[in-house]
This record gives sequence, C-alpha cells and structure tokens, in this order.
Amino acid sequence: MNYEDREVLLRISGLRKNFGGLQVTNDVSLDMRAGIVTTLVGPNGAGKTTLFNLITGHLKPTGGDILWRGTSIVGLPHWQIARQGIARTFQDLRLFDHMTVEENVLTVMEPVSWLWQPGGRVKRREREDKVARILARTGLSSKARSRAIDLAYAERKFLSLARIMASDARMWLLDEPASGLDRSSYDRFLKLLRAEVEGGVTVCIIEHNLDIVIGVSDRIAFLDQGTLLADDDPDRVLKDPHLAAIYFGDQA
Ligand SMILES: Nc1ncnc2c1ncn2[C@@H]1O[C@H](COP(=O)(O)OP(=O)(O)OP(=O)(O)O)[C@@H](O)[C@H]1O
Repeated sequence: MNYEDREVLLRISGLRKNFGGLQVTNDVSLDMRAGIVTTLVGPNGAGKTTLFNLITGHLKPTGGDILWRGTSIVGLPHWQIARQGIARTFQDLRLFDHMTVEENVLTVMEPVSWLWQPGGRVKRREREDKVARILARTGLSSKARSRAIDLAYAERKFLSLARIMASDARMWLLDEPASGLDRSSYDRFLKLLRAEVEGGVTVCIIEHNLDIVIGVSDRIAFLDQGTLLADDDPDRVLKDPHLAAIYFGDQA
C-alpha cells in the first residue's frame, strides 16, 4: 500500500514546546500512518524525547495539537492516552527490578495498570496464557521466574518489549529499543518488530545508531533544534548532504 493511502493514526500539528525562553519543539507537524515504522533522528538535544513526552501526555504543549485517530489528546493525563492505545518504552527501561519477568509483564495487564486497555479485564488464567505466549515470542520463556534485575542487558530490552506487547497498544513509541544489542539479539528484535507491524502495530522509534536506523525505518523524521527538517523515505533523508552534515557534525 502507498504511504499516502494509509490511515493517519497520529497527527502532530504545529506543535510547540517552550521551557522558559528555550523553544525545544518549534512548530512541528508530522503524521504517523498505520503500519509504518517512523524513526526520529537528530543530534543530541534536537527534541526527540520531548516529542515523545508531548505525545504521551508527560508534557503539555505550549501550542499546537496532537490528534489520535482524528481526536485531540492534548491535555489528557498520560494514563488516559495510554489507555487509548499509545504505549511507550523508556531509554532507561523502567522495569520492576525486583519482580519476576512474568510479573513484570502481568502488571501491564492488571486492570489498575496505566497501560490497561478497554476490554482487557480478562481472567487470570487467560492473562497467564497471554504472558506465556509473549515470553515465548520475546525469547524469555526460560527466564519467566527470574527477577528482572538478574537479566542480561539484551534480556532486559526484550522484557521492555514484552511489556509493551502485553499492553495491546496500537501505537508503540520506543526509545532506543535496539541500542547495545549484540548481532543475534538485534536480528531477533528486527524480526519481532516486523511481525508486530505486520500484525497491525504502528511504531515510532528514537534512534542514534545509523545502522539501526537503516535497518528499521520505513520513514525518517529528522529533527534539529526542535525543528522538523525532513519527513521522508529513508533513502532520501540519508542521502541529503545538509542533513548528513548536521547528523555527523554531532557525532564528531
Ligand atoms: N524539563 C526540561 N526543562 C528544561 N529544558 C529541557 C527539559 N527537558 C528537555 N529540555 C531541553 O530541551 C532540549 C531537547 O531535549 P530532548 O531531551 O528532547 O532532546 P533529544 O533529541 O531527545 O536529545 P538526546 O538525543 O540527547 O536524548 C534540550 O536542550 C534539553 O536540554
């Protein structure tokens, strides 16, 4: 299907955020379409995390709008935005370190959970079956009873993915989900992500590593100093010498 023919799930329109005199989101307009993996790239301090925080309701915009399936979500508390189907992971993962892997995933499905979805009040047995399926898909079955704190780095990353899978959210915002993964874990991550996207999930990823950007992106949104400089095919964005200078200037 053509990019333009896909449903716009999330529409960011003229979005602005100031911290005092500092404008960190500068009139950003960006559509995220169903079944597309959009990668947010840009130098440090470009405003990528701020954009995630604005979408999820952890920050309130200074101006502009964010529409989820046609309806504004600006001003809603973050838990209500999550319930509507927008879930996120964090760079620092934010797992329950002293709970088991299984419990970490189960808590997402508790009715009181901030990621609880309408219709998710399923019986404990069904929930446990669902957790088992998710752990199998993320390669964590043998670690179900291990505490999160005792997992290896890659396993912790997969646990954070398992938690977002359990939320049944339609849109995933992932903060550097593949950074630091070894080659085989990275390949497994990519396969899992693609299967989820095939299954109807829409994804936005913050990523610094260019190899990962190339590997995962259907679309790249390039931010610099709060301004969206490009939102296009990966090929076109990556071949733009002006953007390359900004990107690599930052890495130097
Ligand atoms: N709560 C805050 N108060 C004041 N300034 C902030 C706050 N949060 C972020 N900033 C500033 O906003 C700008 C954008 O930060 P942000 O974390 O969104 O960038 P980023 O693109 O995610 O960077 P990185 O790639 O380093 O994580 C930075 O200049 C940062 O210092």
